Amino acid sequence: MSTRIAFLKGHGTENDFVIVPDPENAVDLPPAVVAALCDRRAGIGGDGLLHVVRSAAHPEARHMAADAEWFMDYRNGDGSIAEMCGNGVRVFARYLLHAGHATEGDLSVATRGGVKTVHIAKDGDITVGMGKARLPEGEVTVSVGERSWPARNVNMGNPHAVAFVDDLAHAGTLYDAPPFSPAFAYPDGVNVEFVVDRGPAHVAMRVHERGVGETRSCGTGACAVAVATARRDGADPAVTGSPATYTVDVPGGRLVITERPDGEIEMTGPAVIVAEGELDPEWLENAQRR
Ligand SMILES: N[C@@H](CCC[C@H](N)C(=O)O)C(=O)O
Repeated sequence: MSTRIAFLKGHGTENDFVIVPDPENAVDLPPAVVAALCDRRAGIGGDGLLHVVRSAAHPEARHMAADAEWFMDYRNGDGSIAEMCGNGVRVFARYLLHAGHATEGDLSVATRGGVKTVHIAKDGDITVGMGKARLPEGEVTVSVGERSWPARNVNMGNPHAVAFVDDLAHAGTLYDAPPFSPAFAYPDGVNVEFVVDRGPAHVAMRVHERGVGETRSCGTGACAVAVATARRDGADPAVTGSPATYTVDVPGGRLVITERPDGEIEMTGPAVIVAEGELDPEWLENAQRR
């Protein structure tokens, strides 16, 4: 008899995920199966997949098991692996609460980007300690059609290129990844954010995500945008000695990001479980044969 595999669907500011609870790491999820699950027409549909595994049961997370019981094995919608997903970790925490694996308050989650502390508020938003940004040196130019902009490199565990533009429409359709130069700047690919000002300490962005395409939100991207905007505004907390808080509007909602003088970044936003069910075993077998 085929094993029944449970799934859930969730989102954080409309960055949506297929969630596969698999505490003992028994479900084989090669890239083709992840891509089939994330397919919006022939699968469940999602920008990415959150494989929920006990840290002790996953070779990439065993070393974090003493600090975090659960590992977020995050995959992009095309099946590729990424170091970190900021909206994903909030949805992951919401799932742990929903499944009775966590209670409101503080919770540690293991990710490929290290252990993250998540604060789950009663019926409210979820705050994640995202760690510190790295700002690799180097000039990068991002283009769309005839327009091009200098972009700031910000690494939030995963790579981002942040470009300030006059109008978000200038980013075009974003069906394809925006080209950048020099071509060797991001050997592992990059997430690209386009940013406009909305008011004091308030910006809006669009994003083209590595391994996905344009999404309605990107949590690590919003943090990268807040960090780049603080440097542009002369509000680098390490220099001013005061925290910098930015409201970042994304097409799917709003995230609030605070960077402290010690460089630690916190992101607050919503996380929602939409549905749950079971995968059809025949469908899964076909996806595994692809
Ligand atoms: N949507 C995510 C980022 C997911 C990973 C990204 N596509 C990458 O490949 O780095 C977020 O909310 O941070």
